[in-house]
Amino acid sequence: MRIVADENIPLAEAFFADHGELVRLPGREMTREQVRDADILLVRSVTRVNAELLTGSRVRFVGTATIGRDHVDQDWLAEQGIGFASAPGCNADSVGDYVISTLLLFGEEDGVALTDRVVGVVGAGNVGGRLVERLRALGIRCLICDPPRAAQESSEDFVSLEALIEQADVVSVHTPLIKGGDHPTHHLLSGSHIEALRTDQILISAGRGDCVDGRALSVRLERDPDLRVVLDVWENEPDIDEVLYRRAAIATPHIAGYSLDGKLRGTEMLYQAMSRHFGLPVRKQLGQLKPENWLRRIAISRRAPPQEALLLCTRTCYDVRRDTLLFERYRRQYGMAKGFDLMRREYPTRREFSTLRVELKHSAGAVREVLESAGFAIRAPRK
Ligand SMILES: NC(=O)C1=CN([C@@H]2O[C@H](COP(=O)(O)OP(=O)(O)OC[C@H]3O[C@@H](n4cnc5c(N)ncnc54)[C@H](O)[C@@H]3O)[C@@H](O)[C@H]2O)C=CC1
Ligand SMILES: O=C(O)C(=O)[C@H](O)COP(=O)(O)O
Repeated sequence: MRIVADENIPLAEAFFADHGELVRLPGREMTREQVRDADILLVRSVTRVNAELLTGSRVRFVGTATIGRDHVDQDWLAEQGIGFASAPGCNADSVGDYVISTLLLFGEEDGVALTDRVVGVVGAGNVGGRLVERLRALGIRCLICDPPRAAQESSEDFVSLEALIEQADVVSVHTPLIKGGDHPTHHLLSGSHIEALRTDQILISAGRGDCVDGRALSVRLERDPDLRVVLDVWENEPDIDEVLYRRAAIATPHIAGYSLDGKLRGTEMLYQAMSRHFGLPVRKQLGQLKPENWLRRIAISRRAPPQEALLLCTRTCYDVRRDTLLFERYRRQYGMAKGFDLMRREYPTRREFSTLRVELKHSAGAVREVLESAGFAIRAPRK
């Protein structure tokens, strides 16, 4: 078989090369000619997979190593009898790490404890739902806006988007891009929602850029530069609006989910789905192939105040400021569109919180509770 894979899918050779010739290509420029002779196509979010790309090709299976599927015309694939798989949840916790790092950063800047801010999560699926679990475990009050879930679960846990904006201190958007149906998300955060934000609120957007009206946001920020927005996803990536970029408090090039762990999980999920599709045995497992952790463990004293311990472990694993500074360096050196994609391609190795083993000399206590809630792995003596 011939397998065409995006160059940013790690370990694709290790998982797939046994099944045929593997060709690596830059995803954003993949052409019809390049994929015509492929049997399997493995992409990321930057490749539009549709009739235009695949008509007349040999492709029988398409996999996207991402959670998002808005770049794939799934109806067309189904009509053509082409198998399809995505990687649900693969990097959900990495996005959570990004948000927690951001909350800690603003907490430190403002001298506000994490638990003193109410966090509103818009879209509570794998990413938002898991984030809410971690934040609640940390003692943070969370509000959830997720109308599709609210319709099914008849729980009082859900609020409207308007109520969430009114009551939350942080509005964190994690919806997929959905253009039709009962709950479309294109410009879900519309001009009027953006106007309703208070200056002391924080807006985080890490779902898809088109879920937030970028033009309205830029206009609001011009008038109200103290409003803090954290943008990981943008309209028109990679050639994003430079004015909005400058007005954002934190700007990153769609890397919230870019931990090595999240990416590798995505590759493994595609390998499993491809094996199922072609009736092949699943011989490989990520555990056998995963690269070593550079930073394996950290020891925390029992006297460390829990919030200090949390800050220390979070910074050790991931600091969102690094990515905002790095993005600015890439932008200056290469220009916006090229810098955006180059930083993603050369992204430094980042590991999920769960890979850092925190050694405690005591089995219980507030430090343990806080670190476990945030998602770190704890090693402590048995009680
Ligand atoms: N910035 C990044 O690096 C990453 C971004 N993503 C994006 O995050 C999105 C969400 O990921 P998951 O949570 O894993 O997806 P999911 O499919 O598990 O959950 C999506 C949730 O959004 C809800 N939803 C749908 N329409 C809504 C609406 N109109 N208002 C509020 N909620 C609505 C759904 O009911 C569902 O609970 C992905 O589709 C992807 O676009 C995912 C991973 C990394
Ligand atoms: O999983 C998703 O959905 C994402 O947004 C990815 O983390 C983004 O990665 P790329 O596919 O854009 O490399």
